[in-house]
Amino acid sequence: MSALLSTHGLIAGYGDMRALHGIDLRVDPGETVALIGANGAGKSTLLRAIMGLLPVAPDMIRLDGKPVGGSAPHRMVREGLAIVPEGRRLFTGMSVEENLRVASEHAADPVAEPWTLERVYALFPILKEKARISVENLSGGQQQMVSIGRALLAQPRLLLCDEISLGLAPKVVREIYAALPEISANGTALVLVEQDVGLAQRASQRLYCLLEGRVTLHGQSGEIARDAISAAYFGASHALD
Ligand SMILES: Nc1ncnc2c1ncn2[C@@H]1O[C@H](COP(=O)(O)OP(=O)(O)OP(=O)(O)O)[C@@H](O)[C@H]1O
Repeated sequence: MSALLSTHGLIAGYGDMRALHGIDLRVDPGETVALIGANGAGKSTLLRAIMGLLPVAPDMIRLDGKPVGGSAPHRMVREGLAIVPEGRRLFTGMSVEENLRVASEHAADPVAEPWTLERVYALFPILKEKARISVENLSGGQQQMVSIGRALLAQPRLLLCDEISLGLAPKVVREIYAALPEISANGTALVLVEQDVGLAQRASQRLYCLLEGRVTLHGQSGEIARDAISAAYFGASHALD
């Protein structure tokens, strides 16, 4: 199968500070890939670089085999990418429904069945009840649902999710993760940045581990042993016995 998205020796950073030192990653159409690694490993930077939020060379990122590195974020959205950013970044002072509608204006061509407000409400029924409420009055979990719904209304072929479980109660995390198979069933590929390694393994088909801006492990999520993950996550010298 040819990759939907691939990165090739991807280098990115902030000013003089290089955060990624040559990342090779592949995401196939419709698959779920988890991205794990300690704080500061470069996971968010990788998502930002893919999304066009950091300058990178064209050949370092390919979409459908075509070089797209460094394209403007709005162009990446048109090409079928969307991001659920760290910290959710909702528009405060606007209602749930207004936040959701924002994305529709710049949407890509739908992969399969288009996402509509009604479909997002079916996925997260609480959002329908809160449709007219200003987003700052929602719980963290509900805000995360709005952020995911907003990204879905951009009709992504590839949805990049940055720590969607962060700071949420286990019950809410389960509720949000339970929605992911339905998103995949629509043909959307997912990249999940996730701190909870067990959750990352269960929710994905393949997994990449980053350490200090490099890939230290990748493979089929169900086949990677825990000690291999520990070694890749912390560095071999810190591996668990
Ligand atoms: N806006 C920024 N300006 C300068 N340096 C940054 C910026 N954002 C991240 N960094 C640095 O880039 C490196 C990678 O950070 P990044 O946020 O990508 O890691 P991460 O794996 O997503 O970690 P976390 O789980 O803490 O979000 C770190 O050294 C971090 O300090």
